[in-house]
Amino acid sequence: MYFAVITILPEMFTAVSEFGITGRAVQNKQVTIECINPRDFTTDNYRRIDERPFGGGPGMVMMAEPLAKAIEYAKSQASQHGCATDAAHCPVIYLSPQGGTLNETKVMALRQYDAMILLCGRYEGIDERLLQRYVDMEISIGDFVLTGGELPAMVLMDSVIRRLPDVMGDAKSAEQDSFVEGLLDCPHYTKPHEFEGLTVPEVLLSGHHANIAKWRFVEQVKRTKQRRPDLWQQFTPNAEQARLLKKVKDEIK
Ligand SMILES: COc1ccccc1CNc1ccc(C(N)=O)cn1
Repeated sequence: MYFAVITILPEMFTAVSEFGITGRAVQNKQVTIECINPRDFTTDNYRRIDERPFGGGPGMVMMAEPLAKAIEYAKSQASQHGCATDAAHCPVIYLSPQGGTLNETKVMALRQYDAMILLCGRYEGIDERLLQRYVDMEISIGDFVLTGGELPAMVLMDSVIRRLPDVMGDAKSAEQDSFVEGLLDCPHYTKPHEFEGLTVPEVLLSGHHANIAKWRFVEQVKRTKQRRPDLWQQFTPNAEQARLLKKVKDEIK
């Protein structure tokens, strides 16, 4: 997958492109991340990308023209990578508090694209006319305001990359088991057996895989009910899960 990131702080993106599972995906060429700085598309000597807002008020607004040129360049780069650059194949996504909130469903949907262009705002935001003309989708990572769209862009990239085929190996296959979607995760334990007087639930040491899967599912259900009743409300068990829920219904009260 090809990610073009429009940002005035490209150095930030080494956090995704050079470390961890996302860094390895870039190294393995499963993912390409190209940062494009709108300052490179300015024409004045000061390389201006922001100006005072019309109508007055605090702060600065990012100007439309340098961003428009940067987006056009990103589209030409995406097509160089063999990606179709219409909105259906390569959406321009603006990270902003005004967007629809990112969740696992949206992450799974984003995997369908060959490429995406992520637009990172700073200051008070971006000239509305740029958004009107160029932005296909506005996404928020939550109801809070940050100093820029770069961290949300990295959160989005991380969540999509980890879900690409062949990126997560065995961990992904573990995630594939049928109990995960829509429930919080179960507790995890590893060595040593005892930590500050605390031990490990016996079932996890039993080697009895069916009982271990059942225990994990019950823990996921209990946690989801306790911590996120809203998620529990939406949870629609599949046949296997419904069968198991019936069997354990007194355990999960
Ligand atoms: C004042 O900042 C802005 C104002 C308008 C747009 C973008 C920004 C950049 N900041 C962002 C971006 C995204 C999120 C999010 N919740 O996804 C939070 N903050």
